[in-house]
Amino acid sequence: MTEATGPDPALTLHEVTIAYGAAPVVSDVSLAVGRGQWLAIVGPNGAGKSTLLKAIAGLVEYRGSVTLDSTRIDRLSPSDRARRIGYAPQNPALPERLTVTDYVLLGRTPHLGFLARETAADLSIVEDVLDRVDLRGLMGRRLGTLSGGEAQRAVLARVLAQRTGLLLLDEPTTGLDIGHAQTLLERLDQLRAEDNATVVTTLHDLTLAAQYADELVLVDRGGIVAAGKPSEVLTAERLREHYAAEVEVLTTTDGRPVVAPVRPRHA
Ligand SMILES: Nc1ncnc2c1ncn2[C@@H]1O[C@H](COP(=O)(O)OP(=O)(O)OP(=O)(O)O)[C@@H](O)[C@H]1O
Repeated sequence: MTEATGPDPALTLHEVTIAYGAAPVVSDVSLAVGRGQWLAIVGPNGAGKSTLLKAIAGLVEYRGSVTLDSTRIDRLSPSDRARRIGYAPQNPALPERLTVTDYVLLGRTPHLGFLARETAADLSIVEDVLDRVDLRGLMGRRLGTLSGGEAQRAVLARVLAQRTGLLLLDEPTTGLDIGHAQTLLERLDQLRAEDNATVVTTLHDLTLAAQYADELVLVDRGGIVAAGKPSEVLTAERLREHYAAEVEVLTTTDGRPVVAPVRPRHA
């Protein structure tokens, strides 16, 4: 079990087990994330990372408990859950004919009042997040005409517009070039700090994960095999064992690990 880094765990998973069929794909996972902290779930393909995020989002059934600010999430009404938890799936199906603005406005739906009409304040939040993800210039475009990276940023914008205290982002940088990936994570980090939001992402790019996350959990075959500070979790030996990858783990001047793949030596 990873200990919460802050004094106040916002999110706690206790012995969470998830099965789609007979065999569990996630077994007995326990972890805690402090309020305002950033946790990255890493691990090889099929390890159970997305499944874990879906359980926290309340989208798949599980055994065990998931608690947000002392409330079990399975006791939250769907509207309360949407006001408190933002979730961006890895490959969401997008309504092609919707404009970027109308799509991002959907993020405000859980906050709309009785008449369900968005206000100037909602529109202002949407414009702010579109600026943050660098999509202001495309606000009138239909989703079906966006590039893969632009669509990915629109998905993130919708979740950010929800302004929830917990953000669950499944591979938010997939399909983004290195500059857009970095900008997006920077802006996410700014929002996290401004709102004191708790962030849980899955991330395949271990170097980026190490630069932004306070803590990493490494998941393999449905269980946590290592947890802690990025420099503690990311060792060449562990990555060989769990990813079957040959890497060198270097260190930046500020002490964060950089995972560099190297070609295996053949005898
Ligand atoms: N709806 C489903 N029905 C049956 N099996 C599923 C379903 N969704 C996922 N699985 C299986 O559960 C396991 C974990 O999948 P999951 O998507 O959580 O992995 P992941 O760690 O996110 O992988 P990746 O890095 O490839 O995205 C995999 O073996 C996958 O095939």
